[in-house]
Amino acid sequence: MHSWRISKFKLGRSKEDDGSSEDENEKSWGNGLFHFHHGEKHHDGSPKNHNHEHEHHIRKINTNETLPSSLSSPKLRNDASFKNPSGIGNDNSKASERKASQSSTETQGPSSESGLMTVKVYSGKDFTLPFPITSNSTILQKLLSSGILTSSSNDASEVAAIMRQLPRYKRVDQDSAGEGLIDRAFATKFIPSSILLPGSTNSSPLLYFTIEFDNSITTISPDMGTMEQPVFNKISTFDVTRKLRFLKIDVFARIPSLLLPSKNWQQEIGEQDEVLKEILKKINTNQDIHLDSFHLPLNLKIDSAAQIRLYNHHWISLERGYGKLNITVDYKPSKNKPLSIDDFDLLKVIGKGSFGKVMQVRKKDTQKIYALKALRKAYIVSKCEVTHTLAERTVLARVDCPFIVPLKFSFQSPEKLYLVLAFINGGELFYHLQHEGRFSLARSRFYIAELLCALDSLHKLDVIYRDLKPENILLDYQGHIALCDFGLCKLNMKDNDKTDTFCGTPEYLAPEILLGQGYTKTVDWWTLGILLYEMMTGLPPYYDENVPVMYKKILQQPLLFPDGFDPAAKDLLIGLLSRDPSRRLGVNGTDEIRNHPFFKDISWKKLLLKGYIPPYKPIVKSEIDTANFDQEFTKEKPIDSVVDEYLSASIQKQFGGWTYIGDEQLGDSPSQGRSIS
Ligand SMILES: Nc1ncnc2c1ncn2[C@@H]1O[C@H](COP(=O)(O)OP(=O)(O)OP(=O)(O)O)[C@@H](O)[C@H]1O
Repeated sequence: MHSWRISKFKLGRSKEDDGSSEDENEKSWGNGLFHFHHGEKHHDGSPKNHNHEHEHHIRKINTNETLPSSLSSPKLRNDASFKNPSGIGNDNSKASERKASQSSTETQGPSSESGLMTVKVYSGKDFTLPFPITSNSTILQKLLSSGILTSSSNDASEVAAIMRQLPRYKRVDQDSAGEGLIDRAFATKFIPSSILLPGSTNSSPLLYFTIEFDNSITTISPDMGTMEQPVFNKISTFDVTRKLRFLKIDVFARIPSLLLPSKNWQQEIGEQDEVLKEILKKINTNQDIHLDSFHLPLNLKIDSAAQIRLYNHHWISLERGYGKLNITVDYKPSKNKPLSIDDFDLLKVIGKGSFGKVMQVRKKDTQKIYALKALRKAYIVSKCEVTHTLAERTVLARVDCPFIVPLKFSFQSPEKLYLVLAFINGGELFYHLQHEGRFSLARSRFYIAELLCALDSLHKLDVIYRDLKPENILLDYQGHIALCDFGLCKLNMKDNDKTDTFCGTPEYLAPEILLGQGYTKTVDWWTLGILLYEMMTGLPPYYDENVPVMYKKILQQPLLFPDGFDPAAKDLLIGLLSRDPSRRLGVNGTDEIRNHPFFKDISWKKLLLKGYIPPYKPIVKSEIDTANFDQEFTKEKPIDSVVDEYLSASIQKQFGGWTYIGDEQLGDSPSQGRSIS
């Protein structure tokens, strides 16, 4: 049985790192902020979010007590008032919260060139499957009768006509059960694109696709037609706050396993074709199969304020040739209209952090689903976290990497700050790792490669992430990485710049942080090594329940590997986990890591285009599905809680940095709104 580490602490920031030295911030300076949680699962197997109030004790300790030189254990303060210092959970839907949001002061997303992009999907053609299907007429007749080909239901004569044509498509060669096969090129000609399952009034698509823009997803399902020629007639609108260069389209099929040829045939073909074997395995376990994808280039560098048509009834041929889609894409630049909480329907509570809660929301105009992180200003100020909260917003707004959760908008009310992020619904890597104990080599490599790109994009912006760990890594609906929680980022760190704040999470702390020697970007490569080790073995290499002992191990214990450990992974880990940062792999740039033999089969260009199919697809039913979030949160009523806290003008001024663009700023000084550094 896998033994999971039982406790973790997150070390907060100290004053050296926080430039906010003004008035109120000064008072509580010098205290470290600790988070503590148990890595457990609910009895029903649902993810237990580590941020939940019951496990999440926030403790204040004297920073000096945590210094590694003493290697002393942090002291727990049993003060009930610390259990819920933010007042989160005191939700109270009163009219006054509306008032607060209505007086919302500003802002719009990260680009002044924001707009709306509308995608219309009409129909598809030439869709095929990568395998033949059974020609069993009883099965096929049943399927045809339940599908919707040309109208709201199929009439008997239509089905009979198709059944008569079937022998034309039958292949002479039979599978070993003596059943003829319908060739893959013909199979989709008569299978309905949607079928009505017995007892259901809604049709279930056998073929559907997703359109992804800036990590926002829309699922498009056909209304009628065959799998070969599905009819969609759907419109979806995306909020554009960054000029991304393409739309990503992925096509999935949901094939009932009874359509497959016999088990013998499947076994024979599986021995010859690994890819097909995987596909058949998925169908037999009721999973959707990823058929094909396409990157549709977008030219959003448009000066005109008028709506512009980027594609007009355009046929796109999918990359692997499994079909074509007919679409129209329009783009309409929009004014920097201020947003407020009233622009969103609050759907579900999905998480809680130290400064506020995270809710799943729907933007009323575009109907797009987002994650809204609400942070209480007074609490941020009392914890000296102004600079870091602003830094989180800045990093999120500036960074452009497919593996980092993108910020869509930020706005504020007099009492709160709000971040609107892409909603990532595959669950935390923490939960998946806990559930499975450890990951396979291939799966670990995939996640580490995507995280390497995420960290590299931060380093290119002179940002150190400092808090890599499974809890801060989300999986999207396909299983790609989305790094979140930028609250510990350090900005303006050129390659050789050093900082010395003692922060991070104990298991992941680099030796130079423990020794207080000052550190550079290379701390992120240390944490990447710890994470790879944890994914492959189930525990971080120097883990100990006793934190001071763990610190000692980080500084002194030899790096040990289980028998049979992959040699390339071992070599990479020895490089990343070099205690001397000047000799650590990556000190001369990310390419040093990219070029390591561990990644020899990876095309970094393809990876950056999300071009590899993730080794694991989380169970996500739709873009609003919250099954991968803790029910403790999702069953809560989603309301923007009332806060009656008066903040002085000088305090409000500190949040001027929240304003990225826009005419209105809270701060007196215009420069405050432009720069955090
Ligand atoms: N974009 C997102 N999509 C889906 N879920 C999210 C998103 N952002 C955050 N969450 C969920 O909300 C939780 C809390 O978010 P986050 O970690 O950003 O808050 P925090 O206040 O910074 O937390 P902490 O106190 O751990 O620093 C996350 O653990 C995650 O489960």
